[in-house]
Amino acid sequence: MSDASVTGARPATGRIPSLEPVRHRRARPSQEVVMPGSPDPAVDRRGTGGGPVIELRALTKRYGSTVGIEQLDVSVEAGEVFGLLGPNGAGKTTTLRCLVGLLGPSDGQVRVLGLDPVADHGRLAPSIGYLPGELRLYPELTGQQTLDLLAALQGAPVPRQRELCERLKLSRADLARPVGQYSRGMKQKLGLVQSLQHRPPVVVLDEPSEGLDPLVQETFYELLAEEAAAGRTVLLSSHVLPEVQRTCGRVAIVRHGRLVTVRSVAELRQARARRVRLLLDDGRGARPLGAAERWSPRWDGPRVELLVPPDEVVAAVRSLLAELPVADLTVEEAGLDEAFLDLYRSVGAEEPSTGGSRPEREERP
Ligand SMILES: Nc1ncnc2c1ncn2[C@@H]1O[C@H](COP(=O)(O)OP(=O)(O)OP(=O)(O)O)[C@@H](O)[C@H]1O
Repeated sequence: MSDASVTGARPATGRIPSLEPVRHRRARPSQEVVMPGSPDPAVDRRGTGGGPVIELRALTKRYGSTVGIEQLDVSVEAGEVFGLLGPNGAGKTTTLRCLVGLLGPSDGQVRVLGLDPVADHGRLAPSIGYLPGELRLYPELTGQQTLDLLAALQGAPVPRQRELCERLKLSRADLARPVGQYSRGMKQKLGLVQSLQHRPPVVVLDEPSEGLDPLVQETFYELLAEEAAAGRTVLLSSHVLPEVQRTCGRVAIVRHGRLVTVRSVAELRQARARRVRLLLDDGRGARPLGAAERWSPRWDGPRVELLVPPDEVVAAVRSLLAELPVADLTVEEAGLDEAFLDLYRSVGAEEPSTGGSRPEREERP
């Protein structure tokens, strides 16, 4: 949110509230403003059929000599929950900011519901819900005042405000308190409510489950599934792999600003490795395994564990049984986390979290 948009006497409609520190030149909203509650025919047409809801073509954003993202091609269809993954500094937040028109591309093209998020910012605002990674709320406003202010900026009615507050456990008493007194999780819940309260067809969420307790996380996952079932489109960034596995149909992995791969979670499930565990009975323990060394054996006394690709597992078990004094053997599918981690490792990236949340981000005054 630009300071002008909240401190001005009259909040302008047709703005995507950024709720975050202004670090970059803010995109200039177009002059065309959608009045509260009036559906935009162009937006509706793209939102209910036709082309991709989100389209990035050779999208490039540079900050001086620093690459934010480079030549990114991603296309997301209506009803998808799409995950953007990648190590710190990969370009996820930059991509999301370009999507909601807070940053203009240095090169390439962004289309959301067929519109340009910078040039058509005002027209798109009622159709986009955005939760930034770095929430900045105005401490003196109550939760309710914050939601109402953001609704005014979105320029759309908020038919889901009450329902979402109830489901995400923000009580009336909570909403009556100044947000300066909110815990981190409460602020995040408020951020989620504002991103969904106007039932936008496109929802862009930057690390949405940060700070949420497990019960509220469950509710959030249910909300995501409902969004997709209703044909709305969600693009989220996350470092929490179980969350991505649970909520996303497809994921894009980015590194150093470049797209590494786009995979469906189902495809990753199929491709996941088999974990082969052997117990040897000759008392010798660890030893070189010749060709089987390529499956990264992990020794623990007389036990060894290998991660074998699914199409090699039968041959692997045969040769291991032929060459080693095996007393016991089990084969099971490795977790999906490992499939994700393999993708990260294959591009030489640092590892993301396989559980909990990442270290707290800076929140600026
Ligand atoms: N305002 C800025 N000025 C200069 N460089 C920037 C700016 N914002 C981001 N960058 C750089 O752009 C690259 C991508 O940053 P971005 O915040 O998009 O990554 P990210 O994938 O969201 O990272 P994280 O997971 O740590 O949040 C990084 O090298 C970062 O340093």
